[in-house]
Amino acid sequence: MSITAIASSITDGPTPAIGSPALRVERLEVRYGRTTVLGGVDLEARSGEILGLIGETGSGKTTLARAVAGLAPVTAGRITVDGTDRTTLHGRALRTARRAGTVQYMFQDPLRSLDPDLTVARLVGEPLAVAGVPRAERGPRVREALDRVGLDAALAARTPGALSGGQRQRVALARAIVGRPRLLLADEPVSALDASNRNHVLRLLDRLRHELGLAVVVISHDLDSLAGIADRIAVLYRGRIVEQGPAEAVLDRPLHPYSALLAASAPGPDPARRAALRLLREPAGAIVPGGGCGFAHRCPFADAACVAVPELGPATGVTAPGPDQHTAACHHSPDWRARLHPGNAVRTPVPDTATTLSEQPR
Ligand SMILES: Nc1ncnc2c1ncn2[C@@H]1O[C@H](COP(=O)(O)OP(=O)(O)OP(=O)(O)O)[C@@H](O)[C@H]1O
Repeated sequence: MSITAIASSITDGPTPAIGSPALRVERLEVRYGRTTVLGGVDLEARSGEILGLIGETGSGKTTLARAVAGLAPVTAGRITVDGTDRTTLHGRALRTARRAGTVQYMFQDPLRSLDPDLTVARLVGEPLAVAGVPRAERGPRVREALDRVGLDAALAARTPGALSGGQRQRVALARAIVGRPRLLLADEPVSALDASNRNHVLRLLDRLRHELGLAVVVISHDLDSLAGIADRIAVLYRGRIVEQGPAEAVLDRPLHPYSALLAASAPGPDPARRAALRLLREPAGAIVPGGGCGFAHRCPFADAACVAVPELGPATGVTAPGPDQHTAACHHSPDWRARLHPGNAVRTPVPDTATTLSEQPR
């Protein structure tokens, strides 16, 4: 895509076709000094889709979003947004792409990310000003964005300090969508909100992705927030995607023991989930020597096979390849579930030389 095309896409580009690829991340690596934070991530998000990215604290979720938004250094791999390889952009082309606002990153904490001295009107209109949208056009666009997120135009004159937490989050959302981005990265968008505001913001994201043909990546450390709205879920563990697939499949039939642990921790009466939780709460499994599977030290199914780093793949080999495929990076994804039944929990010992996983992405 040319610089002019990138720049013009902010204001009046057509709504992208639902299902068209908006983001493709290939073998993405991010390292800080000797610490590997992301160790070869593959991910895809499509227009009109909500992709849930889940993982515990420190797994690399924010770093992944920041790398996609051009805010974290990419050590290796490729990030393609709307057909443009962002990792090859430099200088003027990079600045133009940033100004165009094709990718919007919504920070975790709206209070900290919104300038406290600016009015809501200025805050929401800022991305348009940066993109060079004429002043006369900005007012109507700002009002439209506020309307889309359900904020009264009367709030436009207030500063963030005079808004509730839910209103601030909606201002952040209005600011993110005012330039008609292709991709919205929402980092823990509801973690600071009470239940009613949480539902409101999640419903808004759900509506906006349809209305604007927006690809949305919702980052969360809790499955509950993702369960109702994500079409697909990707599970990040220690800088690697360990499972991804349709949300229902990942939640109800997880292929990776770590995803099962996450699903089991979510409230619900499902006895299979409770069984998984009981087993996975057992003392950690064997620590495999050297590199290998990053989850092995916590996994009751870890054995000598887990010394090799597992690649993402389908459990049974029956699903068709493609972004909707349900895949996991676990040597035991075909068989660990059978061991959940009491009496079947066989653990094969690993060699005595077990050490920590120091070679793993941290
Ligand atoms: N600029 C940086 N320099 C060095 N290390 C960093 C930097 N940014 C992040 N890290 C490290 O990368 C790891 C992943 O951090 P990241 O914020 O991406 O995790 P996260 O999954 O988003 O966690 P949380 O849910 O707590 O926000 C952490 O160990 C963090 O300390």
